[in-house]
Amino acid sequence: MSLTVKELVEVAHRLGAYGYFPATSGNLSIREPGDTLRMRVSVSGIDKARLSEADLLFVDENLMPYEKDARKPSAEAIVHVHLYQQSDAMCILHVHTLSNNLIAQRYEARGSVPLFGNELLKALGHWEDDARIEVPMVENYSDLNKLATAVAAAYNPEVPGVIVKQHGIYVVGRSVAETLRHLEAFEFLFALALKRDVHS
Ligand SMILES: CSC[C@@H](O)[C@@H](O)C(=O)COP(=O)(O)O
Ligand SMILES: [Zn+2]
Repeated sequence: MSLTVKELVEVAHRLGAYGYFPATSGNLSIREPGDTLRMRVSVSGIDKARLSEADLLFVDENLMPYEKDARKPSAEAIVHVHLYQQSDAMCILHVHTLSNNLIAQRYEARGSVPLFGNELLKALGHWEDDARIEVPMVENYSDLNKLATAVAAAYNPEVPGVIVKQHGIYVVGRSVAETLRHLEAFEFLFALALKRDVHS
């Protein structure tokens, strides 16, 4: 098993232990190095908390398998393709959590989620004093081509994630470790903001 594939499988188990993959939701991928867009993406419909290397299918940018496998890649693999085309990401993690759903609801009218006032903004690449970012949000289109286009259009290179309302978050990074760090920081900051709002 290559190092990155092993890392991605370990990350899936770790996120599963946090309860970030309820009801078989979520998906994960890594991009193969090189100019041609090829990725390893999770099989559709399985419990990602129990992901194995064999559950990461080889697909190209047209979602055609380039290694024979009868199983279907993630229904949302098209979102991964568009995000890879729009960014320098090498890994994408998608999770449905209570915090990312609740924070999307809280800031529905604003259209983005403000994050500020915490050290963990540094884990998202923001080391400036008084760092403040807006996490973009898009509608949860059932047409997955439309969803993929909206997620890629909303992506801001300064903010490594896009929230889908009533659904979850897509998080990008240039390595598996960086993407995990981004995801954990987002989820911490969402939980903090929700508690802060309740008590303020
Ligand atoms: C099982 S409900 C969640 C799905 O509709 C989808 O949003 C999801 O995240 C998982 O889809 P999948 O095809 O398994 O990658
Ligand atoms: Zn999803």
